[in-house]
Amino acid sequence: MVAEIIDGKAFAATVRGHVADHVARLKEEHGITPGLAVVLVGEDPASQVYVRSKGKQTVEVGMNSYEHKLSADTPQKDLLDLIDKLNNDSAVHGILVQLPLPRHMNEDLVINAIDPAKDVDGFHISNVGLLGTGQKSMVPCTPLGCLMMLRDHHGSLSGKDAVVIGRSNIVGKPMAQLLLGDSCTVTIAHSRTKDLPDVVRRADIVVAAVGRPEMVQGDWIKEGATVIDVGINRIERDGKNVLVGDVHYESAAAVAGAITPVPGGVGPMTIACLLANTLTACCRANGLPEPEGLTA
Ligand SMILES: Nc1nc2c(c(=O)[nH]1)N[C@@H](CN(C=O)c1ccc(C(=O)N[C@@H](CCC(=O)O)C(=O)O)cc1)CN2
Repeated sequence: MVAEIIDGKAFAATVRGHVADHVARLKEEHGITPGLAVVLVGEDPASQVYVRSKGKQTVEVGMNSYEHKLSADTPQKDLLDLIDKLNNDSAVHGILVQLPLPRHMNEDLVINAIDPAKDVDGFHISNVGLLGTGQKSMVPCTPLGCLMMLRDHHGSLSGKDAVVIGRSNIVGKPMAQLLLGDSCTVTIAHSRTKDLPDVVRRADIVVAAVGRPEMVQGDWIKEGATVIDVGINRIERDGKNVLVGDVHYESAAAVAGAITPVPGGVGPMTIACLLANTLTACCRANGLPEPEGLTA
């Protein structure tokens, strides 16, 4: 079997197209322009690239982008003051604090200072609780992107056996909640799971978000399963820096029914879903109907 490649780059372009169409209508019919504020603390090179990309794509879909760059030694109080200002700025519908934060900052405290209605990352404890209880919430971008690709590929996910490898608050746990919401039978596995290959072998859907380069091997995958690789790991191979996922792509693609590549799979969907969430937050703030197909 040769797996179908789920092209996240192309899918993300389609999502951005839907967002741009909706934004144009919002402007024309209501005179409203959604605004996204992105806060970067420090000079982490990967974070700088992601933040630049977020700003560029925000403008490309017709939204306003507000970038705030703070030095790595910024006191936490200053960041909290900025978040308070953005919470009270009616031109800002979405707020995102790029992670990771410098070590002297308390990530939970900072995230929970964001107005939950503007929390386009879906990391605020209120949104976590709403998602966990099946209520309307802001949904974390990476899991939302995975869900969109799975729904597009399968249609209904009802009754499928899904294994999520990884239990992080930003990917593993919300991913499991979303799959449960679509009536999958969900197992959350992790680095300490006993007989992990056997657990993965039972799954119709495998979401790998464990942060270990190429850990999931082809012989762990059930024939025809769908494999979503969330990992973004930079490793050195043959003297070159390369990007690999949490799945050993070649061996998995030989047995899977469908698979996301790295790069070009889940990554681009993360930013597309951030734009979708900002649009959703703007519609909710203005009491307008939410865009269809862009939320969970
Ligand atoms: N506040 C947040 N911080 C972080 C998040 C997040 O969702 N919210 N996620 C990651 C980083 N991230 C977005 O912020 C992100 C990661 C990767 C990609 C992406 O498109 N990756 C490309 C490869 C890019 C490369 O060469 O490095 C791909 O997979 O094709 C987009 C966004 C951590 N922080």
